[in-house]
Amino acid sequence: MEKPIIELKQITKRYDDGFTALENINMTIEPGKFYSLLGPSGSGKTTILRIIAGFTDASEGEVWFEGKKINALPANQRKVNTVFQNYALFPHMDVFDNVAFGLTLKKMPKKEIRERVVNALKVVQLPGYANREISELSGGQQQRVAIARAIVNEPKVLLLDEPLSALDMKLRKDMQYELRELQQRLKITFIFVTHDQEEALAMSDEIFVMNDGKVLQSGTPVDIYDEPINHFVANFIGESNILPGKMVQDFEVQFVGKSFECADAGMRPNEKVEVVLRPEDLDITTPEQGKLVVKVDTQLFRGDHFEIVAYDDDENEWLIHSTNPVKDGKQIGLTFEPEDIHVMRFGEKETDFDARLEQYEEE
Ligand SMILES: Nc1ncnc2c1ncn2[C@@H]1O[C@H](COP(=O)(O)OP(=O)(O)OP(=O)(O)O)[C@@H](O)[C@H]1O
Repeated sequence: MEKPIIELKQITKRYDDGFTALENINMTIEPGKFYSLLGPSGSGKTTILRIIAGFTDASEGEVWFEGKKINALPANQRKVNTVFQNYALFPHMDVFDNVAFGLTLKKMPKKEIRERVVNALKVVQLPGYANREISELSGGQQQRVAIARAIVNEPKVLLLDEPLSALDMKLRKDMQYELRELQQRLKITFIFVTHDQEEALAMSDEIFVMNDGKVLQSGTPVDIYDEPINHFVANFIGESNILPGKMVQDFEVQFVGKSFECADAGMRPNEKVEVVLRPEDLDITTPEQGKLVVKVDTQLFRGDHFEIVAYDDDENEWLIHSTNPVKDGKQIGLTFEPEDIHVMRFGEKETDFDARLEQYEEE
């Protein structure tokens, strides 16, 4: 592991009205990586950015930057810059003055300011826009000006608070590529706040999934998608079939009244669990060949696949993705591989989960 650039150690934030917005947050941020804070509205994502930027103090805990504790360091002396959701551009200034603003405040020589601004506008692919008024720019262009204004200061860390939320779907997708590409080119650490799971999965090296002021799980997009730690993460990070079950013994789990081979081990015999099966991991076959039999209720065409809703005999709802349509009302069989079954403990904490994985890997 690289030396961390930022560490949050046991951060708790209580606002003046007594509301606890963050509880015991630990985060390790390595240089040059793209991190996302993913969670529903109110989960505390913005509060974390504000604490890192120095706009808000933590009630408890420590903020470290490059091996030094910086709780007391004022915002303007931290080597981080923030891009806000509404861009916070100055409408009465042109693009050049907006991007130059921070450098002008620092009283940098004019020539150097000009060089840096021109370069930053090149980086965000807006060369030649220096003299445009902000009101003459599209949403995506304004977004890029906001990013240029942040990177012109050459920060080591860029904090981005839902910077794409005001854009329409097409532009948003384009900007996702651009931002990711920009981050890889500049090798700045990005901490990106979003409540959009697809966006977080597509862009990040690592994701922190948050709810109610806590980090529920952290890891690479693939880790989190494939091994969600609990019901909330499984649901939030993509569409899932989540069923109650029982771990019969190592590598054998029971749900919907049947036993299945699975890839999980290390739990108590007969321990109650929840089982996740992703819609795209379910294959359709004949009822005779299926591990399960369900009856198709409805389906929607989603462009590159059909989303099928079906029910088993116990009235459990099943979501299935298929490249081929099936007839409504038809009985179909479902198959899946042992490793497609993701077993979660009830109320599991990340540390327990890590311990279980380690134990499993040692075996
Ligand atoms: N100044 C404040 N005083 C009291 N409570 C606050 C204050 N600022 C934020 N909160 C509360 O703290 C919680 C976390 O807010 P925060 O803005 O960090 O969430 P978020 O995950 O970024 O949400 P969103 O996606 O809606 O921006 C919310 O319940 C919010 O109402």
